[in-house]
Amino acid sequence: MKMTTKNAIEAAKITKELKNFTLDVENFAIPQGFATALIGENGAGKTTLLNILAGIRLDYKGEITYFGQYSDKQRENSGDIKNRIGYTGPGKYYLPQWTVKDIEEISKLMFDDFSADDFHRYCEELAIFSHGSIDMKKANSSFSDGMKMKLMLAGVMARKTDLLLLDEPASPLDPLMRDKLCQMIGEYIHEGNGKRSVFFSTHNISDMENITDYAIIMENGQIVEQGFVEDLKEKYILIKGDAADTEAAGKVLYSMTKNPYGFEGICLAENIDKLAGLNVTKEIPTLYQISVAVMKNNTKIVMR
Ligand SMILES: Nc1ncnc2c1ncn2[C@@H]1O[C@H](COP(=O)(O)OP(=O)(O)OP(=O)(O)O)[C@@H](O)[C@H]1O
Repeated sequence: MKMTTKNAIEAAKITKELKNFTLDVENFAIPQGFATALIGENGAGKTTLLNILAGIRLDYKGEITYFGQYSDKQRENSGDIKNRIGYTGPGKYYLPQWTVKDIEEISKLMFDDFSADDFHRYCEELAIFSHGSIDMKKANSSFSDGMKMKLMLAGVMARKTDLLLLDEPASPLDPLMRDKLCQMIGEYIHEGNGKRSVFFSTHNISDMENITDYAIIMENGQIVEQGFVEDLKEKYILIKGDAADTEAAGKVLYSMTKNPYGFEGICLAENIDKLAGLNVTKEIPTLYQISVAVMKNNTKIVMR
């Protein structure tokens, strides 16, 4: 286990009742100085939780502490704390009619440390303008979904923050830009010298794995697994075996997928001895494989 004594966010007993859905999160923490991925199936509650943490949704019960000392109420009442937190999400954060120039001017007014130079640099880096020059009069509504996300990322990266809350940043991006996003998150954390943290939700687990330090997996409004990825990779072991051992292994494995040649599955490390005598190979799983196994074990959907 990595040693960390500080958390960017600590949350306790967060609940929110919605029509046909209840968010019910006991305790969790987002470690400071790391990139944390929020993973879970459609409707698990990732956006609801991120909106609560970002202060977009205020109608919930529970306690949230930011940077080890500030409550959510203090966050709402203090421009200084809000300035330290950046958010991007799928909602209409920038109004459609806002031009790039409007976004720059409004960001300058809203956030003390917004740098127009950095905004331009990130616009260039994220290839928002294909021919090298920035069209400041271009309206947000004329951008593609990927471009809108890149514009939001440029806006948030141009501020001096300590915590980024990013709801599905990779989803609308092409593979090249997902790679760029990972690089930007990695640099953001590295340049923060242990003080900056990123919390992002994603369905693109494989694309984001190389920058994910800590993972939180949600199902049906609850957190069902969390930990540093390196610890999860010791807790869960990838097992492959022949068809002849499928039935015996199936009684031990945490999750299993059959294929024409045999099976592949995840075994909890504490149960590995129970596979003794079977002809199986053991490998370190990817975060994607761990996440799918945990989601399969906790989903309410009937898997066939
Ligand atoms: N304003 C709302 N009113 C009623 N129900 C809502 C509202 N917003 C979200 N929900 C419900 O809450 C549940 C969780 O939604 P949420 O958007 O948090 O999930 P998610 O994990 O982000 O899903 P996805 O991966 O599909 O984006 C869903 O069942 C959704 O229908």
